[in-house]
Amino acid sequence: MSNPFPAALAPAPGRAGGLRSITIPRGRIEPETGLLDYVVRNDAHTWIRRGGGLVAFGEVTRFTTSGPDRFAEAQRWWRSELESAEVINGLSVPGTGLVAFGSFAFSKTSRHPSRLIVPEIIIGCRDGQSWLTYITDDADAELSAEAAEAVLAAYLEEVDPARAPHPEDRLAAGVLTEEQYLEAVAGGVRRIQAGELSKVVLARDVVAELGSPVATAQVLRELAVRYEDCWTYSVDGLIGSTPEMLIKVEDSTAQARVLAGTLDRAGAPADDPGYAERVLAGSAKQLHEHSIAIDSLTRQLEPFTDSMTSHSEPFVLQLPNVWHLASDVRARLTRDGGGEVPTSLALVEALHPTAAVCGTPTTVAGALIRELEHLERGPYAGPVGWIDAEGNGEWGIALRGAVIESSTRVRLYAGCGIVEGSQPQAELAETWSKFRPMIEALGLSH
Ligand SMILES: C=C(O[C@H]1C=CC=C(C(=O)O)[C@@H]1O)C(=O)O
Repeated sequence: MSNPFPAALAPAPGRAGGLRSITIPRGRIEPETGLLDYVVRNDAHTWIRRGGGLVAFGEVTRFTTSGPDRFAEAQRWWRSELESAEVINGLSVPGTGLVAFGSFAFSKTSRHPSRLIVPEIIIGCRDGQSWLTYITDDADAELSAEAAEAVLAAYLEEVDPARAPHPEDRLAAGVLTEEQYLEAVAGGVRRIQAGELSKVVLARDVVAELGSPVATAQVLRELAVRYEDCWTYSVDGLIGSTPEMLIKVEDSTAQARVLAGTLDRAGAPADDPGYAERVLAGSAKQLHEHSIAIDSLTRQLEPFTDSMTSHSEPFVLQLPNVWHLASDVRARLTRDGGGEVPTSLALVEALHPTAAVCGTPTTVAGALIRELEHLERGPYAGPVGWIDAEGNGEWGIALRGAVIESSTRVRLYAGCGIVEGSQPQAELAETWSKFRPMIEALGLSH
């Protein structure tokens, strides 16, 4: 694919030289451990699934922004960085060459900074084949395999220790108490019954107060091993393992995984193989909740595509903590007059927020979330992922995750889709099932 960012823009302010990068192939990585051997520093940026993906260290430059134009502004910045970049990359694989990791606030009214970060070194792996990308803005730096390996070796010299549970570790209430969350859900159901909207997603937080500093790398390794069907992310203090792919772009193909409809696996009968299928896929309430989410995604994606396929019925996705109703969507992206397809970030802008994390209609649901939730979602339920110079990228929805607020304070988030038939107690219980991956990876219990 040629450069999808053709417009010439001025170099990014405050930077003397442009970005320079070299990508070198590095042979096979063991599928069992994959990239996890590199997740040894708490400051790693990660995007990992089934041993493949990207692990990165350091930071060459970043862009921060907020507000309704945060996606467009981030795209403009990325484009301007690419305009002045020098890139040595013999591999035509998505995720090679220049890459920025990103995390965006859920809300256009949030003051939480959305960000794109260009790391200094990236180890990438796809189908067992790995590569190394070294990025610098030093005009005099040597771009060679030796230089890249030396930079990586320097990062790997300093690894962060694992952590044992501490007697003072505890889970504290977040902004809303459980009782207040029950009231919020009941309020949401009433508004749906009154005909104002058909679905709203209401979230809450809990806070992990730790007796010793959080071991982020250890948490990420545990999430990645346990939740191998999810995408384990870490971007600037936002960590988690999401089962939901907002949009993945590879050349002219886009893919999404839409989830809505949840069944807790804790307490499910072990000797009943048809249980999830019957209780989840057989529930009119869950199917209704799911159909709203899949409709919103396909409606927003459709204008960018020549063709689109998805399952006619959702399938049951089994994760260690829950079952979900899931639909995979695959689309061929439409080329514009110049032969370019939209970048992954352009699609993120068009798709976010989906009904899986906001509701339907979007504006009514967004206003009701602000009214009932009393929570600054920050990056929770916002897009998290990466983009490369071709516009390829993977952007998950930042679910089943947490924000590291300090070395001993981690805020966890979870939400539930509320529809007409929702029961507040059941939704509260569902939030606990969604907190569980992070609670366990942090070494806590509930
Ligand atoms: C909002 C969350 O999950 C969404 C994604 C999958 C299933 C959902 C549900 O069944 O309610 C939610 O829509 C969350 O994990 O915080």
